[in-house]
Amino acid sequence: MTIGIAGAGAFGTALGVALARDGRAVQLWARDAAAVAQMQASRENPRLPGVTLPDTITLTAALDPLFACETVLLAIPAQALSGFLGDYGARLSGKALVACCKGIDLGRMTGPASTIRDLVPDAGAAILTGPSFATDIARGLPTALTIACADDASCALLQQLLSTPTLRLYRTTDITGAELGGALKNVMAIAAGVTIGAGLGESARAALITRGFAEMQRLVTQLGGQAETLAGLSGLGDLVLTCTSAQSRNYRYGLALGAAQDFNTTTTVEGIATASALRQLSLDLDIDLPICTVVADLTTGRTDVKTALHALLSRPLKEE
Ligand SMILES: NC(=O)C1=CN([C@@H]2O[C@H](COP(=O)(O)OP(=O)(O)OC[C@H]3O[C@@H](n4cnc5c(N)ncnc54)[C@H](O)[C@@H]3O)[C@@H](O)[C@H]2O)C=CC1
Ligand SMILES: O=C(CO)COP(=O)(O)O
Repeated sequence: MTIGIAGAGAFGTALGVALARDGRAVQLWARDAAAVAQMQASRENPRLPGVTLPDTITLTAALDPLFACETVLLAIPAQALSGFLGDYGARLSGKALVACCKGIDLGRMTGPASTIRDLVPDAGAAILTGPSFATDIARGLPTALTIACADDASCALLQQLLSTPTLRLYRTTDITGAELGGALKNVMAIAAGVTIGAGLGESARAALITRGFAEMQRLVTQLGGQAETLAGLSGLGDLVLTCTSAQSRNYRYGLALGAAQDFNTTTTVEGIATASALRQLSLDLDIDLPICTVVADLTTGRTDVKTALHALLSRPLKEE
């Protein structure tokens, strides 16, 4: 069975490399025909320098080969997912569709798997999420991720299909917990980066991560997700990784923001749009999300770093 992957960015390509190395046939689709031709010729993706694409990955800019696959991984940014599904949902019906992105859609206010469920109701919606840098996966370093799907039997099939000796998948039926954990940790990573970039120190970052986790738990449980999911790979695992590693684009963006330095705006930084979505959710649902709100205010220029940090540090003292 050939596995389809839509999106030949860093993550889609890394997943393709891991699966192909373990014997799966992979159809990797990118919208840019010139980029596909370049990757075909060099057998390398510029976003993953030094990683050779195995022969069992077929690159394509044509949609028909992608739609011929029964299982399709959607590795395009979270804010682009609903547009893609809006355009091609009819061709994807009945398939297993695995969101491989992290965020909350600003227009729909849904996480990636929920967006799939809403826009392609007769597909099997799942999400693959958890702590894993694309370069680590592509280099064959050990990684463990969460696969979430409402139906446990379908989830178990995906778990088998997408696990390799170095890419271990754990499964859950708690889509809400898994998709919100992945979305929220990026916002917390921006905040952690700001904390370090502004020179507040590692103790302050540890406090930020811990209070960020409390904020994540508050939202997830109010939206029907499980605290246990959040304590796993898709929540705590990814929060720790992304808030402490300069490999993370969200963290690096926060570092630059905190230090008042420029940042390459073409980089995929999912936490920016997601912070704004969470700020809106906080108002709509009357849930206290102070860190997400401050990050949204910072990234949209409503506030500056000094005022934002003061706002967080001057909140009323309360029980932990
Ligand atoms: N890079 C990493 O280490 C990891 C990334 N992820 C997630 O994977 C998702 C994708 O990130 P990356 O691959 O790293 O980003 P990337 O910036 O390397 O690649 C994004 C790809 O999506 C394509 N794309 C953008 N809009 C599109 C559209 N409307 N239709 C079709 N293709 C479109 C771009 O051309 C690009 O090839 C994000 O949600 C990210 O959070 C998850 C785990 C690890
Ligand atoms: O999600 C990731 C690691 O699990 C990648 O994080 P960034 O998108 O911040 O680089």
